[in-house]
Amino acid sequence: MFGIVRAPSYTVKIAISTSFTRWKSSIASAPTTVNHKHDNVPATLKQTMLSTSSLFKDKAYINGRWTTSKSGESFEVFNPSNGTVVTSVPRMNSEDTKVSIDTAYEAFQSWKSTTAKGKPLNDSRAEIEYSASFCEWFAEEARRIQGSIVSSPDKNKKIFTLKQPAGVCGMITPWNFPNVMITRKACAALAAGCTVVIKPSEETPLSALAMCEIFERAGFPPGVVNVITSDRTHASEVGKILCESPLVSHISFTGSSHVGKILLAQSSSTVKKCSMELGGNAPFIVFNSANINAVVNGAMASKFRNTGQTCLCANRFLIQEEIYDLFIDKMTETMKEVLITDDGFAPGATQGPLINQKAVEKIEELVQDAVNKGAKLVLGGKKGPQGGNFYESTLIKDITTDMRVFNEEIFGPVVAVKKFTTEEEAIKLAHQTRAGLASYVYTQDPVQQWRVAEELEYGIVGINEGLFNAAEAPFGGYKESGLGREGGVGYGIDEYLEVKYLAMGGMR
Ligand SMILES: NC(=O)c1ccc[n+]([C@@H]2O[C@H](COP(=O)([O-])OP(=O)(O)OC[C@H]3O[C@@H](n4cnc5c(N)ncnc54)[C@H](O)[C@@H]3O)[C@@H](O)[C@H]2O)c1
Ligand SMILES: N[C@@H](CC=O)C(=O)O
Repeated sequence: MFGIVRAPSYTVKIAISTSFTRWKSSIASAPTTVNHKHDNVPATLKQTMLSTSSLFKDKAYINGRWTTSKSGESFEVFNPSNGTVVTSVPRMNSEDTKVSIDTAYEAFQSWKSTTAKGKPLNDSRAEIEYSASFCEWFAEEARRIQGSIVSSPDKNKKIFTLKQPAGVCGMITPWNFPNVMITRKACAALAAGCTVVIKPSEETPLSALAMCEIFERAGFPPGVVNVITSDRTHASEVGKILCESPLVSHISFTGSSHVGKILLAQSSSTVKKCSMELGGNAPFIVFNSANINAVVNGAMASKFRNTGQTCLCANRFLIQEEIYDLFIDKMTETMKEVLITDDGFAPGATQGPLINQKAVEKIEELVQDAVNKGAKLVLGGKKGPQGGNFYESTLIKDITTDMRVFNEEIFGPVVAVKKFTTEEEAIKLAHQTRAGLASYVYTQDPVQQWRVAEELEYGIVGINEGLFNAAEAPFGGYKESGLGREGGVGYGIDEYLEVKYLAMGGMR
């Protein structure tokens, strides 16, 4: 088989690479003093994170312009640590969304035939580093978009395939990883030759707007990247327009399964391709033979990433009976020793606040429900002394399958533990959910590792490993955890490409 490859040019790769090298160095450096070129940054942010205040934006970004909403309305963005208002951004509605789609559609007509080649990025930190890794990955993937020539069953005919950009892509993203949830989608789509209209979470619009500034500086043409900001009330209106517009070819969503289902239903009217990265309910299965130190390290890394507010977070700790008490003792001890809950900018803090009061209330309800139904509280179990949206790192044991902590995505710093006896029972418990995103297995028996990993109906299985994020690996879930894959060799970029079959006759 021969490959048909998009012709090389430096444009796409250089634009993406340059933008994110600059972006990383400007955001990730977290200096304590700030040089305010444009002094639009509120006092609450001044001593915190931005080394480049021009990344601080309080307007949406459409067609290469910083834009207010047509209605002139705006909504406030809050600091979850203390509830103070950071700034206000435009409250956009269906009218603004339509303008943005038209813009992206017009830009698509030239962007789709821009060709690809360039050089890699290498370093940075935490989420920015992770975000940048997708830019690097997809910029490279752009050079590997290949069609094919396939052996034909008929000598008179030739079979060719081409991969072509899908078109305008609507993207709706959550707050918990406000940068990477965008780059994982948008960089794939841009590298494929698509244009994008992004609606970030109302909790974190500023990260998305900062990225627009970087895209603009890197030279992306107007209309190729657009961000519309809207509050929760208008999110459904904006989402509906994106899903139903015939100019939008693809909907890519990361967020709750509940909202994902709404968007899938809305997209059916135009039979749109959808990529869905939805909620999880990850089982963390520990067998008797497991190395307890590795288990606790993995459990801490998985459960307490982003204060438990990660779709991959271990949700149900299923521990085999012989190692059950040891796990609870070691886990409790480690949680007391290493977790420091404080404002995200406080030195040494490992755990921050939950995103909002509603999230705190939900965690309180889940823990109360478990305790009411007979679970035992070992550690934590109430709001943090810091006030605001803080909740204590918590461990509850002896949970049962009728409890909400077993059936719902906790999305907070609560370790919920259940004992099991046999491997069969553990797998059955793991499958008592419609979610199928991440799962974890700890055992030193290599045959059991394979057997259980193959059996689990989950898109990702961590085997003696609690962290597995990488742009190089395909990310996504089974069942109600989603559709499609982000990242990985071919998978992530293919989401944004159409395959065209060229049938050539009269070839003899
Ligand atoms: N699978 C993954 O890769 C992944 C990654 C991160 C987060 N998540 C999931 O996201 C959830 C947490 O994020 P969240 O609270 O922001 O999720 P959410 O579903 O409440 O909101 C996500 C986005 O959808 C928008 N939205 C809400 N209602 C809408 C509607 N009716 N129409 C259109 N848009 C609408 C929101 O404004 C936000 O931008 C968790 O369930 C988590 O597991 C999944
Ligand atoms: N933690 C996930 C995102 C889900 O919340 C990731 O690392 O990609």
